[in-house]
Amino acid sequence: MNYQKIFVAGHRGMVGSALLRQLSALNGPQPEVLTRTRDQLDLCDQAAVEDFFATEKPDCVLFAAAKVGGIHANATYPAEFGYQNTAMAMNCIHSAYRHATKRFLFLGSTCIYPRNAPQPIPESSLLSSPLEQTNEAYALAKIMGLKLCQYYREQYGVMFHSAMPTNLYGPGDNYHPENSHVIPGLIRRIHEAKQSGADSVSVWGSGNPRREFLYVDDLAAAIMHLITLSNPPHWVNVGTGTDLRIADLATKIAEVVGFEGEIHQDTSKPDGTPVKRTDITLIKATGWHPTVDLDEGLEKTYADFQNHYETCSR
Ligand SMILES: NC(=O)C1=CN([C@@H]2O[C@H](COP(=O)(O)OP(=O)(O)OC[C@H]3O[C@@H](n4cnc5c(N)ncnc54)[C@H](OP(=O)(O)O)[C@@H]3O)[C@@H](O)[C@H]2O)C=CC1
Ligand SMILES: C[C@H]1O[C@H](OP(=O)(O)OP(=O)(O)OC[C@H]2O[C@@H](n3cnc4c(=O)[nH]c(N)nc43)[C@H](O)[C@@H]2O)[C@@H](O)[C@@H](O)C1=O
Repeated sequence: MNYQKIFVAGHRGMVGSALLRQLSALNGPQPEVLTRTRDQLDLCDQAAVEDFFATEKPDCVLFAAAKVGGIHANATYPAEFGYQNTAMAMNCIHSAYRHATKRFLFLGSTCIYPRNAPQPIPESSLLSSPLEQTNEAYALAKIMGLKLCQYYREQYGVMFHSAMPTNLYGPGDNYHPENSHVIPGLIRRIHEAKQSGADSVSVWGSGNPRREFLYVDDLAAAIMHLITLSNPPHWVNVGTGTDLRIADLATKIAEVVGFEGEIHQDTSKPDGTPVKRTDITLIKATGWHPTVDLDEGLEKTYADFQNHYETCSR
């Protein structure tokens, strides 16, 4: 590892804590790992961020802080998703540039791609047609972040670049009943249905949308790999390249949880993007590939959920 001082922004989140696991398992000289909670350093506060970078001068930033949520949260709070994600990205990228950070890895999301992007989605489809409405604010903030990294790299020669993960899941996820993503949302709802002896459980939407899911430790390994590349792509998809219907995901989760009741679709809830499967040709060509399949990942995730049931919603 060529870095002396790595700032993991968002270290208490699902991705940030997976990055800490990767960093603590490194062989050889250990870099100093800087962390700050939101209470210690609000990344939306430009002056505080500038002061932090001026004082600490991290040579590498892994940017896993964001306002994050599933389809309901994104559609309900677009002002917060747009403002906070834009502010955090702008403040950190600019201060990193000002204080000579050598490497900045920005995390976006595959929701940056158009709603009707070609499948599997190539990186080149960015900005080729309109976005999905349910997460437009978040997607626009993420697009500005990845583009700003590109602009600083092209104009000033700094090594700022981005990764676009598909939908993630794993230990440390947010299991809030409404604001979470589909895997933690369904794990919780189906677990509680089993516990209460309910004979049915609801799944949002028509069940027809297709999604791709990456286990968070695979993403963390991809990030550690990307920051070793001397000429990484400006942005690169990180996923598995395989997807499934939400209705089939719900059946899988019910099997993992051991719920034998009926599963019905609540069509009053939105479907969002009909399909978003990533083309992972580019990242595979650099030498990374996913290692945890969905069945194994769901088993591990459900075990983690059961261990943290009291404290797993934010
Ligand atoms: N989860 C997913 O399915 C996907 C996530 N991503 C991206 O991956 C990254 C990490 O996501 P994930 O780990 O799931 O998110 P989490 O919600 O688990 O974690 C987000 C982290 O960001 C921190 N944070 C939020 N706002 C601020 C702020 N104003 N100042 C300082 N810190 C802040 C939180 O800090 P604190 O703990 O102190 O509150 C938290 O640790 C994000 O960029 C997200 O967009 C991309 C694709 C899919
Ligand atoms: C990662 C990505 O995540 C968000 O986009 P999304 O892919 O639509 O995320 P989602 O996980 O919330 O939903 C996936 C699908 O699943 C269905 N669904 C069924 N039942 C539940 C349920 O119980 N909870 C949720 N959340 N969805 C459910 C839901 O109706 C939808 O059809 C972005 O806003 C943005 O944050 C982003 O980048």
